[in-house]
Amino acid sequence: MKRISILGSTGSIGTQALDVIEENSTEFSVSAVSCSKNIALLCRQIEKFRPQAVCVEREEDALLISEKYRNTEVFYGDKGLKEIASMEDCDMVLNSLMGMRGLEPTMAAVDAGKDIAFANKETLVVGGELVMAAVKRKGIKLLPVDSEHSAIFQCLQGSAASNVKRILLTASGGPFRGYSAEQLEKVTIDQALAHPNWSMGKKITIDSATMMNKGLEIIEARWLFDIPAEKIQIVVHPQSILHSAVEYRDGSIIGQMGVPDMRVPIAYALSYPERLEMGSSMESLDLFSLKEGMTFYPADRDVFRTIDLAYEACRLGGSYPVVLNGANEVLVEMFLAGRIRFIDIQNTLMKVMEEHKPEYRLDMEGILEQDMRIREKMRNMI
Ligand SMILES: NC(=O)C1=CN([C@@H]2O[C@H](COP(=O)(O)OP(=O)(O)OC[C@H]3O[C@@H](n4cnc5c(N)ncnc54)[C@H](OP(=O)(O)O)[C@@H]3O)[C@@H](O)[C@H]2O)C=CC1
Ligand SMILES: CC(=O)[C@@H](O)[C@H](O)COP(=O)(O)O
Ligand SMILES: [Mn+2]
Repeated sequence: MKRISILGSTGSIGTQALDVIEENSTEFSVSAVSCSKNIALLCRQIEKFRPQAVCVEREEDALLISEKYRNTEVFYGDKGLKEIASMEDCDMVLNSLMGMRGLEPTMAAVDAGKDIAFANKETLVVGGELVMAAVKRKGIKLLPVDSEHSAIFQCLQGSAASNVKRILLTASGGPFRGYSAEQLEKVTIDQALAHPNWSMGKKITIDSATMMNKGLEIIEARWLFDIPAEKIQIVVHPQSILHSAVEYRDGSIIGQMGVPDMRVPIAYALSYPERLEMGSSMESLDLFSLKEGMTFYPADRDVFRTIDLAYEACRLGGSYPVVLNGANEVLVEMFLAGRIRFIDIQNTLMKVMEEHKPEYRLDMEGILEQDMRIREKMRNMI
């Protein structure tokens, strides 16, 4: 039985992972669950899955949980996340945290020799070089959960990297596909949160609307598959049925398709190289029901400027991706709090990238320092 420790078990990915685990309870057990502030849901998860350890963000919540569940080890804060990422009674860590806060626990898991099912793209954006070097050194598996990266990983099975011509990274285009820059000036929070195909946490949903999600995914793919960003092409595919594809040097394109349901890539990462029986709860893709067919377009990079920013950050390296990500995390938070307009996200990101004085060869401390500085700058700027 594989023992899984889940960082961010109360979120969109975390809860869907627990659904997969519950359906396959002979294959998996839960070593640890964790959340930020959704204590009510965390308590229900503790009662159902009986983990050995839990982690919450605040000390006061940790005290409450310790009193309620006396046989459970309770941790809190960033240190606590590292504890449950490296605990002995665990074979695999699912990192479904939101944001670059996942970087340190990822490194803790790698250092402890744990395989990782990996959803937390911001971590690879800021620390891809560091994480992938450690993954290689320790010989652990870092298995992508992000739907496009799971698709690419599946398409690459059995092929040498030297055979790859390019990666076709699909994007739904988000709720504002086809909008002009003027139209983006007037969109509301509710409109931005209405993703056409996926139900996800708020931060990634806004990233999909600005297309920064695709930008982050370019950098994520660059590190996961050790491929230069120039060989990654964004393909807008509004139906989200083809989850991405790999073009080989002989002209073959191999893609991965399925209904847009995150339980599929989650299950693959948890069970790799096997496949789980998903049973009747998993809808089959009925190709005859695709009324609008499957369509493909280039991304509108004049309107969605985040895409070029991500290519540029990836090309320049050093602190650029850290700053792009940190600024974006703060800006999305501010947009969701009603403090800035939607268009201000990309406008501010362009300014931040232009003004940035880069540093190179960052270690963990350097990354955290750059992240802290940009967050401070953003808060002063707005
Ligand atoms: N949702 C999706 O379908 C997809 C998500 N991803 C990526 O997966 C990651 C998770 O996304 P998603 O599940 O949507 O996000 P959610 O916001 O739904 O969940 C985030 C999880 O992290 C916890 N968390 C947030 N902040 C902290 C903190 N400071 N300390 C400890 N725990 C914290 C949350 O706890 P609490 O509930 O208490 O706030 C929650 O459990 C992101 O990197 C996203 O880009 C990738 C592809 C698809
Ligand atoms: C489900 C998933 O992997 C998301 O990252 C999804 O891709 C978001 O949709 P967009 O393609 O609109 O960014
Ligand atoms: Mn994705």
